[in-house]
Amino acid sequence: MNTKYLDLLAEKYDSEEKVVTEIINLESILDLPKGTEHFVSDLHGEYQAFQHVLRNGSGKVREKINDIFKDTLPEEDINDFAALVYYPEDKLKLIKHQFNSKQELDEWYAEKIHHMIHLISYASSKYTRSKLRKALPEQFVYIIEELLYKTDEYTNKKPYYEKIVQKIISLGQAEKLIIGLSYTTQRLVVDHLHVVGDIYDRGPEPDKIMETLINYHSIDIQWGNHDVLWIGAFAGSKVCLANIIRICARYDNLDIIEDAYGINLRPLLNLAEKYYGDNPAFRPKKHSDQNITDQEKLQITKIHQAIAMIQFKLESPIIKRRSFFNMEERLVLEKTDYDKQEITVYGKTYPLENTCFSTVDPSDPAKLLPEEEEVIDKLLLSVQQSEKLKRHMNFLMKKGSLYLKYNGNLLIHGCIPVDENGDMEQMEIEGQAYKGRELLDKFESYLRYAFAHKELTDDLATDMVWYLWTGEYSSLFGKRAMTTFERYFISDKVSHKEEKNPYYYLRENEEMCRKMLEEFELDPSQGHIINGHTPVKEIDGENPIKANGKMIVIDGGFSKAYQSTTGIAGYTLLYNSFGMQLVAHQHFNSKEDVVLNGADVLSVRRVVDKELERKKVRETNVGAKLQEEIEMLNQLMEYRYIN
Ligand SMILES: O=P(O)(O)OC[C@H]1O[C@](O)(COP(=O)(O)O)[C@@H](O)[C@@H]1O
Ligand SMILES: [Mn+2]
Repeated sequence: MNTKYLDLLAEKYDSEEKVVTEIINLESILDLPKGTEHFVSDLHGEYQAFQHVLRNGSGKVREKINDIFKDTLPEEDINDFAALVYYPEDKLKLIKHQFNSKQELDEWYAEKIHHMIHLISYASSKYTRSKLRKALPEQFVYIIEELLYKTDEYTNKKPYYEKIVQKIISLGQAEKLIIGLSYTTQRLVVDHLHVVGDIYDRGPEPDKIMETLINYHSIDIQWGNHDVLWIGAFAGSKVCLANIIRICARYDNLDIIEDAYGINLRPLLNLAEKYYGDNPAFRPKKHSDQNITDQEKLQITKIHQAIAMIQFKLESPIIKRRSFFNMEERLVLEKTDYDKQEITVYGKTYPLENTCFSTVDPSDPAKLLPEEEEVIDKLLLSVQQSEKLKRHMNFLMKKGSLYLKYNGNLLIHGCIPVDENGDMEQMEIEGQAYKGRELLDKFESYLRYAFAHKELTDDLATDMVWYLWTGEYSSLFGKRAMTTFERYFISDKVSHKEEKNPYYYLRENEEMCRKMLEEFELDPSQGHIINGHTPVKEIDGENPIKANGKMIVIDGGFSKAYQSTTGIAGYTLLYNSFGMQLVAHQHFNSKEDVVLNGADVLSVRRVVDKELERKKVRETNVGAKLQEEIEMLNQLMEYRYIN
């Protein structure tokens, strides 16, 4: 027994009574129903839509409101009340001016406070008082507890209750309290959030999503290929950096780089202005909600070409120095015939169009011009100096991992690379072969090393981060090759195809999923694999619940750019003590629409798994930790206080 540890523990629990109280407290938590886990993925910078899903707990807030008020309130009032709980500040601002007198407004405040207390009391029924206290707005803890507990006990406490509420209103605190209670409700409805990858790219506000996640009460992240690309850029990989800027240009999101993260794009713009003109293949993708002038469009088109060419050039030396990446086929600049303007890839020759090779020397095509080199070096410096990016990347590292085992399930953004027979694919790294879980662990250790050594830009670890973005056996990418070059310069769509790892069809098979769960030492009869990454095309009849419920794919397309292929606006998953439910979200219009019209996005639920018995905290990851704590406290009891 570690007596040193027990001595330390005894400082905190310095009496027999304290130890006993804590043991009883922890024991009682173990018997409570497990908290609700909320799974989201592929947020792709869509802050507004993500906010909505988070604020309504994928429909859970609405469900609780309905449970309580459906028989007493008309639907319109329920809509209004739900909107207030989701967006309290905005709703309050809007509603305040709709009353004829102060008295009317005060009555409205009193009613809403009453409803919210009722809602919180209901939503917190499966938590201990101490946990609820932590979720309450700090400045109102005492008052809310008074309202929650004392008034419940005796009916004749009604006047007391009303007096407190009146006092709050007359002291001008009603709005603050309503706002606080709304956020408490949101927090109570979801105990823990899992983000199964791809926070970054395509959408406009990944930085705001990161801020939200940083402030979230309980969270973990499984990195997506796009997140790893950003981590790579910050960790010193110039090719990752070129990629993130290229994608931002492509989606007209350079504001993220310049304004959100304060990275100076001027040197890149100067280079772009010098070498590039208009080019239809590089014009930014259209956004319905953004209007840009022709001049801005032209500027982005030029930047887009400049950074894409830098990217292609930077890929070449990595492919050459890491032959085990097995990416020779991606030496596209070398494979191009500059006279004929054609390329031969995977044994087929294609004509090239919309080319922009003015900085390419055909005798040494991957050589960066000194100006290009200077630009990418300056960009890297600027990226690594961005305080905000540093904070966001540190958070991704702290809360993130390549995969996660949580409450018996395996969470992973992309795949576990396998061959057509379902055997784990092997990859040889530095003379040693890795596969399955070991391969993923190896990848993660390289990524962490690269992040810890940002000054190294060409070492193996940094190159491996790029491999995670685009390599055949990357668990995040999971396709034979990324055909970015072909997508820009070849019109024949056959060349654009990115062949997927067999995992993506084998995962339909229950036996296969069981085997993979076993590979990760999880119980195949209990566990599920939860994936993001590949948009589920509900429109074509694809089912996100696969392999007899063992496999759940929750990439439904938060990303607006992908909604036309999926036919919905994203999936999320809820896992509470009663089981697992998949939620399919309809297109999210805007926060304004919800606040103004109470137009909540309808979500459709599908049961994935039903627990035979309500699952308790005792059976969860958290429960295991609590049991360890109880064990230590029992030891302390024996060591210090018994005899
Ligand atoms: O839709 P775009 O911008 O052309 O991006 C396509 C690229 O994105 C990828 O699908 C990777 O992104 P996802 O992880 O979101 O799928 C690549 O495989 C592909 O080359
Ligand atoms: Mn992805």
